[in-house]
Amino acid sequence: MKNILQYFEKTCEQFPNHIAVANESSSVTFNDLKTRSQQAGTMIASELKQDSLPVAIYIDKSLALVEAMLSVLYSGNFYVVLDTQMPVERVRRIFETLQPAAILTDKSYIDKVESINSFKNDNAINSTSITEQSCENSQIKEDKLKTFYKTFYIEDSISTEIDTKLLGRLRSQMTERDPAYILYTSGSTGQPKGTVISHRALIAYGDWFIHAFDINERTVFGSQTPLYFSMSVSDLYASLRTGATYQIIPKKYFSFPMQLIEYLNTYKINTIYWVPSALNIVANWDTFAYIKPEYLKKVLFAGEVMPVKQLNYWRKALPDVFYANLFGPTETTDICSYYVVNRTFSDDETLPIGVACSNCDLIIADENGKEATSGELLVRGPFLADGYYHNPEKTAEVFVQNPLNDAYPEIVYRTGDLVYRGEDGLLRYQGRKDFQIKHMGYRIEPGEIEAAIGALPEIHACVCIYLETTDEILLFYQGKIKQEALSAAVSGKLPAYMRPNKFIRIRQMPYNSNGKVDRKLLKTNYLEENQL
Ligand SMILES: Nc1ncnc2c1ncn2[C@@H]1O[C@H](COP(=O)(O)OP(=O)(O)OP(=O)(O)O)[C@@H](O)[C@H]1O
Repeated sequence: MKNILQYFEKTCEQFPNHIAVANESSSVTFNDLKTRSQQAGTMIASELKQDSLPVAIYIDKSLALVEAMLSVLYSGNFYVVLDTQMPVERVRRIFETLQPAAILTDKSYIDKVESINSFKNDNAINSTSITEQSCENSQIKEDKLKTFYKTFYIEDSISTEIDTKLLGRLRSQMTERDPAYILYTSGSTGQPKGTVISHRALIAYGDWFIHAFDINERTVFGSQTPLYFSMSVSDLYASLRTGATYQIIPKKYFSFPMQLIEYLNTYKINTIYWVPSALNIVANWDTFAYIKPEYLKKVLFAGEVMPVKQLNYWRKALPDVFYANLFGPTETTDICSYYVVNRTFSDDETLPIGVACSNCDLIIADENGKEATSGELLVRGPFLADGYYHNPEKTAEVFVQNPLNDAYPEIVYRTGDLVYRGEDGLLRYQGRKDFQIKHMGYRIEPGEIEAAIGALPEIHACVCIYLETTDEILLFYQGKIKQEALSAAVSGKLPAYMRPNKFIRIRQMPYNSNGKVDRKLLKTNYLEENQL
């Protein structure tokens, strides 16, 4: 099969009445999801003159968002899900390179879409920008918007008749190399970059994920990650391909762990794939002393380091559950290596990131591009992205010829992540190349400092940040220990050159929109507060 819709339709044939996607208030069966997506797909395709173009989706995580994503694929185009909370300025920067053929949204975002649209015509229309006009009537607003980025409202498709002939023709033109979607990552430099994922990559990746974790029609996912984050691809598409249910967990529950576990029980959730920060909240509140998830069988996590202390809490409370640490960047669709936790680790050990996913080759290269047991991780295989959209320079920097093979052309992705292969053959993550610290003449990985300090019983979470300007190591931490006591405790655990220069106690770690600890924000806030 050459496109992801074929897999989805096969599921619809097998499990037409199974719940495909659900949230607290509603649910949709596979059959209805297909019908609705085809209706919206017809609406889009009959108005766009050309296909295989990017369509930006501006809808909150919901049943309608899944329907919108599929509808763009049905229309022969590829989608870009945007964070609706993203500042308009950032959307502007994304649209500069994306040049979407249309925006697909819902009517609650008419005003926001209007302000996004206003900048498109900043130069073209000088005096009559639509934001300056008073549009009392939303119908007038909608009509005016059509003169800017073409704007579709998902609700409008409800009465659309499916044009089977049109959709069939678009499907027959699709190839597996066509993009399915573009995913914008934050970009460590702050400049968003749009990772292009083809149908082929999405299919190859899903083949591995579904098989590795035995996902089937009895699986009920409790989904945490936003749909503009690469991790969401795993549980969403695994559901759409197998007949599993994709149960959306409202974001608010991740601040109330007891209610979160209650939610898992109410919807009989048996599989979760979350960022470690979300699992840590449950552990740090000692939630399992009060309530336990009754149906949970699989706990998968990725996106950042999972501290072993918190993992041990989960394993002790729920010893029969299957745990796996998944590792990878957006550029490999989601994951390129994984480790099934099959033994006990002590609190100050680091969890391996394991072995390569099937179909995928992992190479470790040293600074001279020679194969090594420790160095930068390079990835090769069919899950690789097709580079960054309209950004050939950035693409050429990291999608490079395999340095270990100059015999024939072969692209590898340079992850920028540092790893080493232990004697047990398993990979271990050492941190990002760009986070590495050079301090007092030593090369230090902040992750090592975090692992040592995070293992102390009083620490709930900690993040180590380096300030180049003052050559200082800062340790932000959340926990029941005063700075002086922590500083004394650390002296016995770390050599002098690795000891943080400052300990900064905070009430709550900040999280980014994906739910990971927000390191960038910690650093910028500190610099601002201290006027550095
Ligand atoms: N299991 C894991 N353990 C440790 N780190 C992980 C794990 N999984 C992912 N990571 C880290 O997350 C990175 C991938 O993150 P992602 O592709 O979501 O982009 P980001 O880092 O959030 O944003 P950006 O690349 O734009 O700065 C990996 O390169 C790695 O550094």
